[in-house]
Amino acid sequence: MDAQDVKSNLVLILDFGSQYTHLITRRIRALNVFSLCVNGTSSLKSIADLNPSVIILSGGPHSVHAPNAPCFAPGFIEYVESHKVHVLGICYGLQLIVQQLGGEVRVGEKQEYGRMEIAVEKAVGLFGNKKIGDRQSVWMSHGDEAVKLPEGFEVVARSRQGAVAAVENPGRRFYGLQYHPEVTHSPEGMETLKYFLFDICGVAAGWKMEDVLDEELKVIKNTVTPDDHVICALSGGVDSTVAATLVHKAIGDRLHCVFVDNGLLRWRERERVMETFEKDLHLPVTCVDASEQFLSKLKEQKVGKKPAYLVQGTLYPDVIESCPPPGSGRTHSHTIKSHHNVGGLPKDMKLKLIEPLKLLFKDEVRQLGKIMGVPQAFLKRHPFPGPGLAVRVPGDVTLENRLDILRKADEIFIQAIRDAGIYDSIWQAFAVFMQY
Ligand SMILES: Nc1ncnc2c1ncn2[C@@H]1O[C@H](COP(=O)(O)OP(=O)(O)OP(=O)(O)O)[C@@H](O)[C@H]1O
Repeated sequence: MDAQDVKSNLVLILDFGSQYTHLITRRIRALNVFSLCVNGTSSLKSIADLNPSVIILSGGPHSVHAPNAPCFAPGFIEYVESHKVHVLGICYGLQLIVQQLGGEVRVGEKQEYGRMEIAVEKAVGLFGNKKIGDRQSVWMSHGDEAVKLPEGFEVVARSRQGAVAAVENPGRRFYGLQYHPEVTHSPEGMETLKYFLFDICGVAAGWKMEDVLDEELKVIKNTVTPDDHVICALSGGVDSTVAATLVHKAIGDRLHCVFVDNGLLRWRERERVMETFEKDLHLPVTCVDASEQFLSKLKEQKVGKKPAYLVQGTLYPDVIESCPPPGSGRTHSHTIKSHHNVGGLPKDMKLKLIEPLKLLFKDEVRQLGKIMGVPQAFLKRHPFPGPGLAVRVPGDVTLENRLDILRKADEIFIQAIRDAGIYDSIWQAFAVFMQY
C-alpha cells in the first residue's frame, strides 16, 4: 500500500476530550488501517487536506448543552455528505450528531456509568452481523441522552434501561454508539468497530510497518541533500535509537550520533550501549564524556561538515499530548506537557528537524525497530529518565560512592528480575538509594 492508498483509507478521529480517544486511534491501527487524531474543533480545511474516508467523533467530558461545548467546524456536515465520508459518533460524538442534525439531547433520567447490557433492536447497519435480541455487555459513561432522533435516523440497539445505545442513518452515512467500543470492558466492541470499518465503510486494511519504513526512508532521502550532514543525540533509549537507525539507513555515515555519558548512567551502561550501537547497529557514534563541558565537547566533535539537520525521536503521543484539550477554549500550542520538545528548537540552534517517528506510538516504534534489526534486548529495555540516577539519590549526588553503590544495587536487582524471567513483563523497575 503506498502513501496515496493510506491517504484514501485514512480514519480520522476528531477528539472531543475523552480519555479513551487515543485508544481508538491505536485500536484502528492494530487493524492495519492508518488512523490519525486531531482536535475536534479543527478547521474544515485541515480535515479536507487529510482526505479521510471515515471520521470518528470521539467521546468527551462535556454536555452538548454546556456553554463552551466543543463542536466540529461549521460546514462539517455538508463536507462529509458531499464527499461521501462515513461518520461514527461515539458517546459525546453520537450526541453531537443527534443535536446538530436536528434531534434532541437531554440530561438523561437514567444516567449510565459502567458496565451495561444492550440488546440489538434491528439487525442492520452497525449490527448487520447480529440477530435481533442479541445481547452484549458494553461500557457506558454518559449523563446526557438522545431523546429525539433527527429525521431518517433509527435506533438499532438499546440499553436494558431502555436508553438509546446505537443509532444510524445509513443513507446519509451517519452512525452512533452511545457506549465505548474501544475499551476492553466492551468485549464485542472491536468486532462492531471492525464491521463498521470493513463491511460498512469498505476501508482496506493495508497499512503496515514496512510501508512506514519505506515512506520515511523516501521522505528523508528527499529532504536531506547529498551534501547535508545530520546530527542525532542518542540516549540508548528506544526512540532515539530507532530514529537514528532509520536515518542511518537513508543517508549512511552522513549521520553523526552523539552519546553523552553524563556520569549518571546505570551499571556499565556506557559500554553496553556503545557496543550495541557499534557492533549490532553499525551506527557512527561518538561518546562524549560529560565530566568536561558538555557544549564545548560537542563543538569539538569532528562531524566533518557542520550538520544541517537534527534527528529527534518525537513520538505521536508527544505531539497529541502537546495540543490544547478540546473545549478548553484554547486554540493553539498551549502545551500540556512542555517537556515533549515539540515546540521547536531554541532560536540559536540553527538546525532543521528530522522526526521520522512523529506519527507512531511506542509499540509501533518497537515494531519498526524490529524490522530494521534493532536487537530485542535493546527494544525491551526499561525506560530510563533523562537526569539518570540523579533522580534516584536523595540529597547530594556528587558523591561518587553513593552513585556507585546505587549502580551496583540496581544491577543486582535488575539481574534478579531477569533471572526470575519477569523483566519483559514489568514496565519499569529500579533501585533507589535511601540512606547512607
Ligand atoms: N545520555 C544522552 N546522550 C545523548 N542524547 C541524549 C541522552 N539522554 C537523552 N538524550 C536525547 O534527549 C532525548 C529525550 O530524552 P528523554 O530522556 O526524554 O528520552 P525519550 O524521549 O524517552 O527518548 P529515548 O527513548 O530516545 O530515550 C533523547 O531522545 C535523546 O535524543
